[in-house]
Amino acid sequence: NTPSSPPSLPLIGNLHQLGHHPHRSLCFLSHRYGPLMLLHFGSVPVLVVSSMEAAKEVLKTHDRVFASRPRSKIFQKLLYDGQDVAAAPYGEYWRQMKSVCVLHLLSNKMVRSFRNVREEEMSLMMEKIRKASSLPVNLSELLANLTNDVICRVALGRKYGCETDFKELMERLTRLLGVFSVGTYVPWLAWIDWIRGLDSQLEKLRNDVDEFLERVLQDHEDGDGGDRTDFVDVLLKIQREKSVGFDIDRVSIKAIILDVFVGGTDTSYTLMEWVMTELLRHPECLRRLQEEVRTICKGKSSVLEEEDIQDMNYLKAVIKETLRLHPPLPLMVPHESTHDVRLRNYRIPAGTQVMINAWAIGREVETWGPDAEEFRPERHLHSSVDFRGQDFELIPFGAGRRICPAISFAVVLNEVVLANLVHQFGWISTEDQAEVAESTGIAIHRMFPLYAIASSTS
Ligand code: HEM
Repeated sequence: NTPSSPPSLPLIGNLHQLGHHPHRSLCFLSHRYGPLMLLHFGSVPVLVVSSMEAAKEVLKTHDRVFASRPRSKIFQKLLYDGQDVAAAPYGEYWRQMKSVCVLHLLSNKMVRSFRNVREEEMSLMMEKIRKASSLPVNLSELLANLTNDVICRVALGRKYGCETDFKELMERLTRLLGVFSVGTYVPWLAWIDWIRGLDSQLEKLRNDVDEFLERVLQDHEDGDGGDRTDFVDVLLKIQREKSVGFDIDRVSIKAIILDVFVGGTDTSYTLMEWVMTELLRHPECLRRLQEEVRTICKGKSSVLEEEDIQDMNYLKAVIKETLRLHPPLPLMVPHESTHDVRLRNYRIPAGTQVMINAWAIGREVETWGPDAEEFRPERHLHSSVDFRGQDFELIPFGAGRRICPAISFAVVLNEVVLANLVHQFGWISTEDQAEVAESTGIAIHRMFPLYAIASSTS
């Protein structure tokens, strides 16, 4: 007994039904075939999960069975053969690396310790906006650069954003991680990847990334150590002092650092970009947020600090509502079952790939009501539903063992930047925001950058 499946074609299975925006196509198909659908991407069985109840069964009831990751040629090539955290198969190695992330890199104490980095970078961005006077600013670009600079300083100890080879490296990485590899799904057509140059591009990028990270590690090893505590320092110290009860080698260090860039940059800036898009589309929400921020800060004209934000309930509701409608990774990161399992009445064999459609779950009318498609932050003001993995109707960061380890890191950056953007400036949209096209790829941001005019409020 298997979940229902849309009709498929020989060889390619259901691949032709994914379109440019698989989260939308799969949501559409789930209305007809149900919240647990079985598709085939080439020869690979893929279970697609599209409701809160079904997600709870996968990520809570059977979390351990579904906690692995499928092997993907692109991820293996670019992420050190799965020696990172995000692409590592479920097992002891993954558990050790994730504990390093959770306890040593992304703990609340570490997140707090980078407060000056966030505030300095944010002030620089605010200055650029102020200098633009009343000319439209490319907010997408500013927010992407800000996120990149913060992550560079936190992970590597200094900014690399203005160096063209680093920028180009990151662009190639993001682009190739989103490319479809025929060989992963239809092994006997793997030669197509070779013919179209994908294999050689992956090989070249893998070497370039490794060379860059080697240089960064070497710089840290040659340095005086000082009182720097960026992620590379922390990882090298753990390696030197063998302080975590297992060995962590050089490749693992480079792989974890790469995860921070791959997992952290696009996702965080995408969220800020969607928040600003929704606020410009809904001036009444922008006004209400500005009122909240100004009331709580009582005429403070300087940069708002993180403790100013604690009681900003409407700001938190705006961020939640944006994560509900625009989860930056709408299909999260694929999972894979390691054992045969019974899910509802279906038998799901070991080795089934699982895609959880967080985008569809955030728009379920049964959970969110008839206005599920509308941006209405108020719905969160008197609700305890949160995005930290306990409430399966809102899972932009995933849930269970594979949950994102950087929720606090991402949220605090988003909160302080957004509070300051609306505190220091009034905003006017320069274009019609009614229909905003989405990009393609793994992280879904706007297809075209967001431009807006800022007017100083001081
Ligand atoms: C708004 C920002 C972010 C969003 C929406 C987000 C979302 C996610 C999601 C959906 C997953 C997959 C969960 C699953 O498979 O069940 C994930 C995993 C992960 N994220 Fe994030 N993320 C964000 C920011 C970050 C940042 C800033 C970092 C690093 C500093 C990061 C590092 C990771 C890592 C290492 C994993 C893999 C965890 C594992 O496989 O065990 N993320 N994230």
